[in-house]
Amino acid sequence: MKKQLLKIENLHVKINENEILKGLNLEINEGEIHVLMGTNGAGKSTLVKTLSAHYDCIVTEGKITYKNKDLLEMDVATRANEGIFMSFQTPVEVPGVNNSYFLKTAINEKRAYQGLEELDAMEFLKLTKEETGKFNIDRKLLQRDLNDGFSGGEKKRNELIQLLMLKPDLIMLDEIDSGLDVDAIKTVANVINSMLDGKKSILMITHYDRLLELIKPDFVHILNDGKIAKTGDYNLALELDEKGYEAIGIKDENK
Ligand SMILES: Nc1ncnc2c1ncn2[C@@H]1O[C@H](COP(=O)(O)OP(=O)(O)OP(=O)(O)O)[C@@H](O)[C@H]1O
Repeated sequence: MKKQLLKIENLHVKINENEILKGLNLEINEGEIHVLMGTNGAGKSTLVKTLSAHYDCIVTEGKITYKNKDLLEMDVATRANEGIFMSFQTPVEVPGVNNSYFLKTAINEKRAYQGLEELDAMEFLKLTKEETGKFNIDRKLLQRDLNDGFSGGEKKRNELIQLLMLKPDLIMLDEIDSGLDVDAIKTVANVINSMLDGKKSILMITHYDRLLELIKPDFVHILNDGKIAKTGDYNLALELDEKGYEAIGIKDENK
């Protein structure tokens, strides 16, 4: 039997006094790939931001269980140390903070949490070479400041480096495929597929089926009116791509 990683029950979330999530339920088992689709503004990012403890998102009702613990009791650092990773739609630029230093610190914080020894500079370098080398990802980004002046695609590649190095258990990707060239989409798919070890789970937001063709999701969910309105498999994404939201019974709230 599959082991549960995340269970969201009756989740209500407000941003700036507006209720965005209105009783959402979702369960993710270890090793599963879940895709979240939905019209613009439906609340997809709000869900993953809530799971990452983003300060904008205020939980007013509901329960979230992660690794059999109450996720809402965990602060942002604990969530990261417990293996929750989020790749943002638009990663923030942090001038003055060296990318390599940032990543090494994040890895060592997680290692300390797990009772492991810190990686020194040489070990960190060796690990970076190994991990990025598998996918031909340019390491020069590590020498620059975090996302500072990175192109859209470079920001996404940097998220992949973080993913490979941090090896999280719950990988949340918010439109990691948007704005990427075809080769970069393949790299994203290869990295995602390489992370799948039967235990790590993925919750990814996308508007297109291009990446889904390469990663074969287990479930595709459509978020509408603050809840999961429909769940299917990869074929649901194909149907959506072909027919649009209204034809599959989902009201576009932007219209
Ligand atoms: N900081 C904020 N202040 C005010 N409203 C916000 C804020 N963040 C999000 N919202 C609103 O919450 C709603 C849900 O936004 P969210 O980003 O979760 O949608 P989404 O489904 O990810 O959309 P998209 O597909 O366009 O990325 C939108 O109406 C948005 O305007």
